[in-house]
Amino acid sequence: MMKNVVEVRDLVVVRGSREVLPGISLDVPAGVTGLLGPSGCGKTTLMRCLVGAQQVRSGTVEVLGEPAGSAPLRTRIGYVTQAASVYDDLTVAENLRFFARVLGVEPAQADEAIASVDLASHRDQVVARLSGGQRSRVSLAVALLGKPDLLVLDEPTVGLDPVLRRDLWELFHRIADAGAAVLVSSHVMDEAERCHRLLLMREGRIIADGSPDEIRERTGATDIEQAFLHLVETQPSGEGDAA
Ligand SMILES: Nc1ncnc2c1ncn2[C@@H]1O[C@H](COP(=O)(O)OP(=O)(O)OP(=O)(O)O)[C@@H](O)[C@H]1O
Repeated sequence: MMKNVVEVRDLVVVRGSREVLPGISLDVPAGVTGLLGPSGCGKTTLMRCLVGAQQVRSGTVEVLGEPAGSAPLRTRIGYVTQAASVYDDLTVAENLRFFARVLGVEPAQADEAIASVDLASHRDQVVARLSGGQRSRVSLAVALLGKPDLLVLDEPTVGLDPVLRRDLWELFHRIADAGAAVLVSSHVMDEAERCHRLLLMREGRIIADGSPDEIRERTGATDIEQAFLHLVETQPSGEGDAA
C-alpha cells in the first residue's frame, strides 16, 4: 500500500488578521481526491500550502515525503490556480514550449502534454481564441509538464458547462489512472460523486473525509450536499476535526 502523497498535521495559517486554517490535519492518497467546501472556507489557502506558496505559522506539510516547498518537489507537483496562467497571445504549442523551457523539461514533453489534454488539433491556435474549457486545458497541460506525481487543481471546472465539466473530470481520472494523485477543489457539492475520496471542509477545518459512499452512509444522507448540511448541523463550527 502506497504511503499518502500528502500529509498535513496541525497546520495553522494566518492571513491578514484572520486564522484561516486553525490547526488542520489531513492526508491525500493516490487517486482523485475532492476538496469540497463553501467559498472562503480555506481551500485555496490549503492548496497554496501544499505547493509551498503560503507562509505557515505552525504545523507540518509533507508532500511525497518531502517538506512542502522544498526544491526536489519543483517538478513533481503541478498546480493550476483559479487565475489564467498561460499567455493569451501565444499559441497552445508556444505556451507549452515556453513553460517546458522554464521548467527545464524535454521539449517533447510539450507535445505529450498537449496530446494528453486533447488539444493536438488546436496546437497552433492562439490561446485568446480558444473557448473557456479549452483554455483551462492549456493551463492543465502546463501543469502536466514534468509528469508530476501530484496535481493540485483549484476549482478547475468553475464556470464550465456540464459537458466540459464531465470531459475534464474524465481527464482527471485518466491522469490519476496513469499514476498521479489528483487533488481537485470545488464549492459545488455535485462534483463529489466524481471523486474516489472526499475531504469536506468548513471554516478551515476538515469536517469529514472518506469515499462518497462512506460519507453518505455515515451521515444517512442521500447525497453529499445533504451530508455536508447534516455535518454542519451536528458539528458546531470551531469544534474538532473529523478523525
Ligand atoms: N491575501 C489575503 N489576505 C487576507 N485574507 C485572505 C487573503 N486571501 C484569502 N483570505 C481569506 O482567507 C479565507 C480563505 O480564503 P481561500 O481563498 O483560501 O478560500 P476558498 O475556500 O479557496 O474560497 P473560494 O472557493 O471562494 O476560492 C477567506 O476568509 C479569505 O477572505
